[in-house]
Formats: sequence, structure tokens, C-alpha cells
Amino acid sequence: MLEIKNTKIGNGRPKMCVPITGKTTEEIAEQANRVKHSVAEIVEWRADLFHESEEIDDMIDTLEMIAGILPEKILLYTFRSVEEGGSRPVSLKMYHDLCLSAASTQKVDLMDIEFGKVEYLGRKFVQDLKIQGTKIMMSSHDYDQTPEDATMIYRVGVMNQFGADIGKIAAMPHNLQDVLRMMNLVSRVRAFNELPIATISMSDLGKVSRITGEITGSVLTFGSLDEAQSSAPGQIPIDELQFVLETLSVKEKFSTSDNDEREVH
Ligand SMILES: O=C1C[C@@](O)(C(=O)O)C[C@@H](O)[C@@H]1O
Repeated sequence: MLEIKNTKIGNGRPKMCVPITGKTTEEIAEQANRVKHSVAEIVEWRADLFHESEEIDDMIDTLEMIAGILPEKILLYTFRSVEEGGSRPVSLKMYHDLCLSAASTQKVDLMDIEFGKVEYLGRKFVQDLKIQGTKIMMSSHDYDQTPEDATMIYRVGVMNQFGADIGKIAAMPHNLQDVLRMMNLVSRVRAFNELPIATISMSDLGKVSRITGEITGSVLTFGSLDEAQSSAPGQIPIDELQFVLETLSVKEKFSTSDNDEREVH
């Protein structure tokens, strides 16, 4: 379990994260002010969607502005690469420098680092980020398929070895089995390690995976500020998401299988 700003991630209902998707400083400030009054515990700044400037200094000013508006929320910084569904192409060097500059503000509570980048940038990169006080969410995204279970389990193992504090696996389903496999992934991974994990099956078909974290063990779920601001297919608006999570909340201990019992709350 991970505790940030008095929020326990990995305990009870999955924690809700709302992305800020604005292209300009003005749009970002407007969204941040709305997030302030939202039920989300975590706010994600999708820095790759900021198109006003490509200068690192301007990006850092924007990050600090968001942190200033939302001191109570857990701030997740994400620069999503084009290869994994993001909007702005960057070199590996630029990705490295952006992440380190963002971490050095010491305003970032959680940083999304793509598994595919860490394989190149190495363990030292992760350690340099963590020294600045940020926790690391290592992520992997497949926008055209859901990989084999063994591949996803392997990726979580590598994330764990690289020093992730949370792992996140998001993939596109082609059928019901893909959604069910994703929902069962945390239970399967538990045979190998205890890393807190968020699993997301994207699109309309996968929506159900975004509301079942309390029983599947997925620790975090993304909900949009409103339908127009969604950052990935299948996200549910945050107020509806909270309502459904509350409705599905399990108040008693339950078993994930015959020989395993999960503590709730
Ligand atoms: O990685 C994720 C998860 C996500 O892709 C989703 O499917 O909700 C949304 C992204 O903003 C975030 O960075």
C-alpha cells in the first residue's frame, strides 16, 4: 500500500484520478479550478496535451500553476509519448529531461513513467526521480490489442524490479475475454509480486474494468472531468464514477479464490 497526502492507495475502493487535458494555460487553469471541487483524490496533468509552448520552462511554470491551484490533491505528472497514445512526439533525451525537470520542482507526488522508456533510460533514471520525492507509476499502454497474460505479468515484474511504486497496464480489448483477462490480472500477478497495480481495459466494452477495482484489486481508476475532457476511450465522468464505485462497494471480507481472502477497508 502507498500513502500520499493522507490517501491510502491500495486500500478499499480504487482512488479516482481526473486528467487535465487543456491545450493552453487558460484551459488548464480553468480545468484545474473545476478539479478543485471534484471528488477525485488524484489529478493527472497530461503534459503532452499542452500545445502552447514546447519550452521546458513554460511547462514547469504550468505545472507549478496547477500545483498552486490544487495543493490538496495528489498531483500525477504524465508526458504520454505518441507510441503509447500521447499527442506530442519527443526524443528519449527530451522525455528524460522533462521528467527530471518536473520532479525537481518537488511538486509532483506521482510521476507516470512509461515502461518502454525505462527499459532504455535505466534504473538510475528512476532513482534520480525518486530522490526528488516523487513516487513512480510505471505504465504500459496497448491501443490496438490486449497482450497475452504472460506478457502483462512479465511487464509488471519488470516494473517492480525497476523500482515502481505502482504499476499500470492499459490495453484495448477486442472481445469480452480480453476485458475479463484484464480484470483478473491483479489476482494473477499476486503470485509473483505485491506491487499495487491499476488495470484498465479501454473503450466502451472495457468500461466495466474502470468500476470494479475494489473487487479485482485495481488500485486506481481514471474518470473524466466531463465527456468532452476525456483522455482515453471509455472514461466515465468523475461524478458518475464515484456514484458507481460507492454503489459497488463491498463492506465485508471476500475471497478472490478458495485459498485467498482479501481484506477490505
Ligand atoms: O494512462 C492513463 C490511463 C488512461 O489511458 C485511461 O485509459 O484512462 C488515461 C491517461 O490519461 C492516463 O495517463
